[in-house]
Amino acid sequence: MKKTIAVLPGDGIGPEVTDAAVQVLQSIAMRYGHTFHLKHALIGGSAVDAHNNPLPDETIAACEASDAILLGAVGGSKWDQNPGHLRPEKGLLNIRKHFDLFANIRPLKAIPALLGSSPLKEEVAKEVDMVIVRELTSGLYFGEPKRRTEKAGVDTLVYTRDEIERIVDQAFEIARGRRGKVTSVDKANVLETSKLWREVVEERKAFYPDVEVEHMLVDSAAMKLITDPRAFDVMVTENMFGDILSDEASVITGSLGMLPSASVRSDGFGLYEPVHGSAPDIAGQNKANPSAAILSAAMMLRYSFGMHTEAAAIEEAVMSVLEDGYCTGDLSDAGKQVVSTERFVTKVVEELERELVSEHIMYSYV
Ligand SMILES: NC(=O)C1=CN([C@@H]2O[C@H](COP(=O)(O)OP(=O)(O)OC[C@H]3O[C@@H](n4cnc5c(N)ncnc54)[C@H](O)[C@@H]3O)[C@@H](O)[C@H]2O)C=CC1
Ligand SMILES: CC(C)CC(=O)C(=O)O
Ligand SMILES: [Mg+2]
Repeated sequence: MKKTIAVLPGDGIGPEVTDAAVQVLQSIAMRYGHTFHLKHALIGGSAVDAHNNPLPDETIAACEASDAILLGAVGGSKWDQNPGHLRPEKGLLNIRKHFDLFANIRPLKAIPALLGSSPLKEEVAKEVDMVIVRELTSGLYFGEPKRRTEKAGVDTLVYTRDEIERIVDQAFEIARGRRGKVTSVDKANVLETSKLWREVVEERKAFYPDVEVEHMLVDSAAMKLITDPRAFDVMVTENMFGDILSDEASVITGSLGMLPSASVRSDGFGLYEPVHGSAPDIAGQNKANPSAAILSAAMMLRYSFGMHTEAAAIEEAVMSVLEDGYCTGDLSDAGKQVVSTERFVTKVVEELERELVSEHIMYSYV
């Protein structure tokens, strides 16, 4: 297959982890006879520096001419004092909106080699297998008015019925292919948007009689995530709640550096990005965990290109390297050998080149 991929490294550790994912994609291309044409473009702070725009037209054009987008992360203190429209994060919000990538899918599955790094008891951590489905193009991050005076800051939370319906339907569809349970997370005891959200979930569940539905308030969902996340199969929630809960959930797998994500729209076009940010505290030090970015590339192969075997090969390779006792510094308490980002990705590529793909897929997301 021939595919064009827009690669947007961004800021901080973004370029390091994106480069790792690209190395893995190149190895997959060689091994399976694919051609991946990579178009690198700027986003975030690096784009502000070069073009005074966190999402330049050239970047949009490169993405529009591609079959999928692979993104690192944006942001850093260098741009913290910039006005809103020149903040790196604005580039990320704008690209999600521009391409109508309303569904952010964040799978979370126990990683056998990292059970010791989870804050949960091993017998709980080992059974975790859930997907967070986060609405991505509306809610508090986009609502207008949004403004700041010296004495006040204003953000606006708006959700329309249509916006809720399409993300809830996406969650129901995903649940159908899994254990058939949707937990809808809201704050319906306080927020009007959440009351509407809950109403829409109740309406849509009639179309999915095979799926069990429960409602949970976001504060107790946050508690449940770290006491017994085995209770969740598919969690669907609005933009900000999903943002916060998925970072919290990531530590169950051992580290924020392990969690991949897909930001997709209905026709399969998607942007694939690690859940973590630009990690300025470790940027440029060859310390970042590239797993989330590599596993995001695997999600891209599976969801946007239908390359299931190739995606599973990547996931297996990452798991094997961890099983062999190698990890990056964020996982050092697992009693493993801490290696650099570059060394870790070299190990993953070696694994891909060494192993024949097992017919029996031992580890696979969703
Ligand atoms: N998708 C994106 O581009 C996102 C961007 N951000 C931006 O990133 C910047 C930093 O934000 P933070 O709140 O510090 O969140 P962060 O996710 O960048 O980092 C939080 C902590 O996790 C660690 N960490 C994150 N990813 C890691 C990895 N792959 N390997 C090892 N350790 C990792 C960091 O070193 C840090 O201690 C801010 O400008 C923020 O706006 C934050 C979240 C998402
Ligand atoms: C710009 C932020 C909304 C990015 C973020 O934290 C995320 O998408 O997880
Ligand atoms: Mg986040």
